[in-house]
Parts: sequence; C-alpha cells; structure tokens
Amino acid sequence: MNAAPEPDYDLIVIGAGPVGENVADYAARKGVRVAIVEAELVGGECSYWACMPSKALLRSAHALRAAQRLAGSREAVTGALDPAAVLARRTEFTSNWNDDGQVGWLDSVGVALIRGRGRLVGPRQVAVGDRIHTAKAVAIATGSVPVLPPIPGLAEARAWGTREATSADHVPTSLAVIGGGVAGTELAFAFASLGSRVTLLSRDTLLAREEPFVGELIAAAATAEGIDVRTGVGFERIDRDADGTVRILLADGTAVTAAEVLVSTGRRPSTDDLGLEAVGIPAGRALEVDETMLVRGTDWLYGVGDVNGRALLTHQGKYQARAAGEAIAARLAGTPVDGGAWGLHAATADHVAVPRVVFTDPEVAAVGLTEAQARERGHDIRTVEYDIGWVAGAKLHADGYSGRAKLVVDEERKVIVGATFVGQDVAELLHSATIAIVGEVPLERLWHAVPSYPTISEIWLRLLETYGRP
Ligand SMILES: Cc1cc2nc3c(=O)[nH]c(=O)nc-3n(C[C@H](O)[C@H](O)[C@H](O)COP(=O)(O)OP(=O)(O)OC[C@H]3O[C@@H](n4cnc5c(N)ncnc54)[C@H](O)[C@@H]3O)c2cc1C
Ligand SMILES: NC(=O)c1ccc[n+]([C@@H]2O[C@H](COP(=O)([O-])OP(=O)(O)OC[C@H]3O[C@@H](n4cnc5c(N)ncnc54)[C@H](O)[C@@H]3O)[C@@H](O)[C@H]2O)c1
Repeated sequence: MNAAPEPDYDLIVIGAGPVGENVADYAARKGVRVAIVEAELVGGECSYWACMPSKALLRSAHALRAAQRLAGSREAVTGALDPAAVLARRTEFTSNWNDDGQVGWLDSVGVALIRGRGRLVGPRQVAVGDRIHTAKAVAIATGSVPVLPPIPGLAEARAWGTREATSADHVPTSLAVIGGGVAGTELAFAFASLGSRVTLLSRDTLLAREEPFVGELIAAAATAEGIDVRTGVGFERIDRDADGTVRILLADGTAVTAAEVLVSTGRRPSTDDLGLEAVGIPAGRALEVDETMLVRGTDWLYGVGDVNGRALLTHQGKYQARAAGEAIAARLAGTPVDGGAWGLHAATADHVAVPRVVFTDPEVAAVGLTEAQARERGHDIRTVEYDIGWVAGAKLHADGYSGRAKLVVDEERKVIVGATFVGQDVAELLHSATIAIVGEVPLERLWHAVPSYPTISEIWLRLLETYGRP
C-alpha cells in the first residue's frame, strides 16, 4: 500500500496582511512549516493603504494644532502645514509601496512566500496560478473589501476609495466625502488640514456606533476645522462633469460639487473567488469561526482578521492571529488546545473589549460596550460622565482643553464594561480602560489605582468620584 504523500507544508496562510503575517509567525515559532500566499504586497491593506498612511496624513496637523493651543509655543509656530512634506512622510511610512522590508522579515522568521492569488481547490489544497500546494491546515486572512453604496452614476464618476485617498499624490482643492464612519471622518480631517475644502456627507450621525456625544463633539470639531459637515443626507446621483468636477445631487434637492469624491461607506469580508464552495462553505459573507478561529464545520480551515467580520481592526485581527497561530500548532502537534473563555487559544476579548481609536482631533478612544449596546445585552448598568477639560492635567496639556469621558458600569458585578473618551491625545489613555475591562477589576479596587497628578489620567478619579465611594 502506498502511504499518502507528505503535504508540501504544515500550514498555508492565504493573505499576508498584518493578520496573515501573525498567524504565520506564531505558528512558525512553534515549529510549524508555513507558507504564505500574497496577491499584492506583503503587509496588506493596513501597511500601504489604510492604518499607516492615514495616520501619517493626520499626525503632522495634530502636532501643529497642539503647539498652537498653548500660549508660548503658539508664538513659535507661525508657519502653515507643509502638505508636500506631509505627503512625503506618508510615502515613507508605506516604503513607497514596496514590500522588500516585509518580505525580508518573512524570510527571517522562516515563512515561505508564494506570490499570487490563492484559491481553495479542495480540502487542504490551495491553487496559486497553475500550481496546487498542499498543507495539513489552511488559514484564510484575506481581509476585507470596500462596500459601494447604490448611488446612480457612482460607477462612472471615478470616485476615490480609501486606497486612492491614502495614496494621493496631491491635495485636491476640494473633496466631498461620502460616509461619516471611521475612515470618512478621519480622512475628512486629514484633507482639510492639508488645505482641501472638505464636505463630509453622512447618512447617519458621525461615528454612529459610538456613544451619541462622540458624533456631536466630532461634528463640532470638524466644523471648527472648516469642514462642511452634513448629516442625515440622502444621495440621488453622482456625475463627473466634462471639466472633471464631481457633482453630487442630494435627496433634499441641493448639490455639492468638488474636485474629488471619496467613498468610505464600510467594508465587507473578502471571501469572493476563494474557492470556498469547493470545500462546502458559503462565499460572499464572513467566515463563521469558533473562538480559536477554526471555520465551523471543518477541522483544518481557519478564518482570521477582517475576513471573519468579528472586528475590522488591525490590533484585534493580530490578537486573533496569535491565538489561531498557536492553536494550529497545538492541533498539529496533538497537544491540548485551550479554547475556553480567556484561554490561551481563544479570542475572547472580541466579545467584550475591542479598543477603538479614531485619530481625529479631538481623538475618540473607546473600548467595550456603549450604553446602548450594554442595555441591548440586558446588563443592569449605570453610567457616569465627566468633562475632561475640568481635570488639572488636561488644563495643563492644552489651553481651553475640552473633552468628555463616560464609563458604563455593570451594576450586578460592579465592573466596567465600557469606556469612551473624547479629547486631545486621549488615545494613550485607552489601554487603562481595556485592562480594567479585561481584568474585570472591581470598582472598589479601582479606587486603589491612583492616577499621577497632574495627568489627564486623573479623569479616572473624577469618574469614580462621580460614581460614588462604595
Ligand atoms: C482607511 C483605513 C484606515 C484604517 N485605519 C486603521 C487603524 O488606524 N487602526 C486599525 O486597527 N485598523 C485600521 N483599519 C482597518 C485595518 O486596515 C484592517 O482591519 C486590517 O488591515 C485587517 O488586516 P487583515 O490582515 O485581516 O487584512 P488586510 O490588511 O486587508 O490584508 C489582506 C491581504 O490578503 C491579500 N489577499 C486577499 N485575497 C487574496 C488571495 N485570494 N490570495 C492571496 N492574497 C490575498 C491582500 O492582497 C492583502 O494583502 C483601517 C482601514 C481603512 C480602510
Ligand atoms: N482608526 C481606525 O481604527 C480605523 C480607521 C479607518 C477605518 N477603520 C476600519 O475600517 C472599516 C471601514 O471603515 P469605514 O469608515 O468605511 O466603515 P464604517 O462602518 O465605520 O462607516 C461606514 C459609514 O458609511 C455609511 N454608509 C453605509 N452604507 C451607506 C449607504 N448605502 N449610503 C450612504 N452611507 C452609507 C454609514 O452610515 C457609516 O457612516 C471600519 O470597520 C473600521 O473598523 C478603522
């Protein structure tokens, strides 16, 4: 009898974005023989067209505004932002859209790279071009793709998506942004600071999934930044005139014109054209996975990162990847898998503590449940809010500092289940709240976590005082 041929690899990862890279790395560290398949650039959307370039486009204006908000340093910064220098710094962060550095890293961690588009052609079989590669396990980390709204004329209007915006080689004189979610709001701030006349058109309130005060404060700040914010907008059609001007006709009969239009109306898991049908899994929707990212109904296929739709964020996908990479290694080695709540191989935080930062100015930093989400889940909750501008550290941080914080407390367990901060430089505060939620630190114990004076972290003390001593 012939023995079954040894597979080419132990694990094939399809998609070398931040998530695929981490699945590969964490599995390889445990001795798994890994290959990774990438159709475009190793590093994925995040490195070249999303997180890194968008944050680079925002950062210089933040620094400038921070200096302008303080008597003394304000007098020292008399010039304006240099858009060409900002674009050049952005390009540096993308390594000029070249992935040599990341390819070198893959090599250094012993992961083989297969260039091309990967497709399942059977269980444990991945075709790339004409060649079929075999493995004991396959992890899909193909990310997400933009969802385009059904607006007549959009397909012909040569609209920008987030890729075109984050890789722009010039600053348009005017920009209309459709979509007031995270991407649209951040990019509206970025291009306004670079000198575009920006109109932000949102069907819903801005950042509608967060606490209601978030959208209100960000809309006010955007307006102060010169952005024309319009919410509750309906779209009739979009046309690009012969002279290149984009004309957006709104449901209220008014029209907005701009040199470019950016469409940022959400993303969906990238599961088309992956050959999922060949292994009996429905395509066109998020991969349904268990807590170790194993695709339900299989014992060899994993879905990690944006593609499983659990949380479309790099850090959360990488967290899943650490769990999945090691779970794959454990299963292949026949050692125990700890996939129970908060187990080494489980992505439990996806359900209770996803940190979210919106890099607008002021920043939005939130983790866990909003009040509305906590009520929907049936928690008995109490909320407390406080104006961050009243905290001594904040007053020192910027003249006229304004911001708001809110905690959602589970009254039954007396632990925090959600926290939201809006204010200049609050992003770095967020991890304290993430730890409080993941650690299920009782409020009683939090009184002993003393924030330094005078830092913005004293907001914690003010929130506890507002809640009341136990
Ligand atoms: C404008 C913008 C800004 C963002 N900013 C942030 C931020 O600041 N912080 C944050 O946490 N998140 C941010 N995100 C979200 C973040 O980009 C994603 O959550 C993250 O990139 C998901 O990582 P991933 O590895 O799952 O997918 P991706 O980064 O999309 O990588 C998937 C990879 O798979 C490849 N691929 C797809 N199909 C195949 C195939 N069949 N064969 C081979 N390769 C394939 C793709 O080419 C790609 O390289 C932002 C998103 C956008 C759009
Ligand atoms: N700082 C960050 O972490 C960061 C930054 C940018 C993007 N992201 C991630 O990327 C993903 C995509 O970002 P996004 O802003 O495109 O998505 P999003 O889901 O945050 O926002 C989508 C927006 O589009 C609007 N919209 C949806 N369908 C519409 C329609 N048919 N007509 C008009 N408006 C419509 C929604 O009302 C919403 O305002 C997000 O899930 C986010 O997690 C993260």
